[in-house]
Amino acid sequence: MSSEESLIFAITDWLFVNSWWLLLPFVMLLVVAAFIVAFVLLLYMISPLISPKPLKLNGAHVVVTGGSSGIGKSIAVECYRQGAFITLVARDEAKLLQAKKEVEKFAINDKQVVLCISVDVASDYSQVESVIKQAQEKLGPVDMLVNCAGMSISGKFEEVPVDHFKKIMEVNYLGSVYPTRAVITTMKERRMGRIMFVSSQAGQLGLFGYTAYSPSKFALRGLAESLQMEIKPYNIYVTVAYPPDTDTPGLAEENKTKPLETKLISETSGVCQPEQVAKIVVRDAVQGNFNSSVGPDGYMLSALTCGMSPVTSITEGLQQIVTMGLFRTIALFYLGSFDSIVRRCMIQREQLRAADKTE
Ligand SMILES: NC(=O)C1=CN([C@@H]2O[C@H](COP(=O)(O)OP(=O)(O)OC[C@H]3O[C@@H](n4cnc5c(N)ncnc54)[C@H](OP(=O)(O)O)[C@@H]3O)[C@@H](O)[C@H]2O)C=CC1
Ligand SMILES: CCCCCCCCCCCCCCCC(=O)[C@@H](N)CO
Repeated sequence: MSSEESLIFAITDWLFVNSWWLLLPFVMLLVVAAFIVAFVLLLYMISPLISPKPLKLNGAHVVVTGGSSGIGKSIAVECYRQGAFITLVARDEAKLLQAKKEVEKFAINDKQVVLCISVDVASDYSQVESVIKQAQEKLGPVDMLVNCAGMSISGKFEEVPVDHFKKIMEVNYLGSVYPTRAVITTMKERRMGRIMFVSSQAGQLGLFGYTAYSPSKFALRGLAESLQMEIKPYNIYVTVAYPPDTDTPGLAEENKTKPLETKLISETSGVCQPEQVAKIVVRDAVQGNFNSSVGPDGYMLSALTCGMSPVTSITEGLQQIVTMGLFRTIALFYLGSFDSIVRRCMIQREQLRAADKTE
């Protein structure tokens, strides 16, 4: 060791023993740098969480497909009572006129208009495009589109008529693609808008009896996630609503042929009123929330199945992070109880069949 080297060691030794505080500025510099790095990372994390500006419904043009009945009609009423202009879209003209009268009762000013358009949202794109154009000419560009037209068929996989699989996909999936496709260009030009897809809790988990219905509702989620990533820079926000069983003419129709298993499993989540569902989903769409769930089971299901879906607020993101493991634990109990419902129903049927034979 040269004499200079030993001198340096001697100095650093002395520093450590007697004046370690001389290193303090370096330590502090390191801490500050670490803080800056953490801050930048945090900014990255919360940048997708910055909430959009709420849409003003007063004076806005809202198009509701499936607006002549059930959830769609209640959504139309909810928007109308906040001052919106409404276009109701469905096939049956008599039902449309009846719904128009009901919605008009909730006017808050005398300028408001309810327009009715009869079209099949699923059969032909050019028809859907032309009726949307007509509606825009009469009531101005669409500020919010609610894709609520839909149908449900339940039954065991092998008992659902094969052509129903195609029909339900056409109405529930393509019937949401077409109206969305017809409004999106104008929304992008205006750099504003809201698009709602009405999925279902059966679009978050697969259930006995819903082999035709569930996939059509899952499909909406894939469409919504992809579309949201494309149109967020244009200030357009997508909402996917996941209602539980809701007391509507559609549900009454579905219940006529619903397997016992499906009934028992769906009862877990209870039955909602359409007005209650409408309030929640309209509020979420106005706020630009990607996810809209109804009721405590709905809340748990949404946190549990959030996957890579966009987040719209810091609290939502934090809640998902904190609750996922707990909800998965609860979900295992639910799944166990669903399996036992299915098994019990099967045993019961076999016993009935055996009893029939012996008679
Ligand atoms: N009720 C429930 O338990 C739940 C329902 N949902 C979903 O909510 C939506 C509404 O359900 P709900 O209110 O019960 O249904 P309803 O049967 O009460 O109403 C359905 C509406 O959609 C319209 N519609 C159906 N098919 C078409 C079509 N091809 N073209 C245009 N309009 C159509 C109907 O009018 P018309 O027949 O005259 O065309 C009607 O206005 C559906 O997508 C459903 O899957 C989700 C979760 C739970
Ligand atoms: C933590 C985990 C919680 C799990 C909760 C599970 C609850 C399952 C209930 C599913 C109900 C499905 C209703 C479908 C309604 C529908 O879309 C049709 N009626 C349309 O007509």
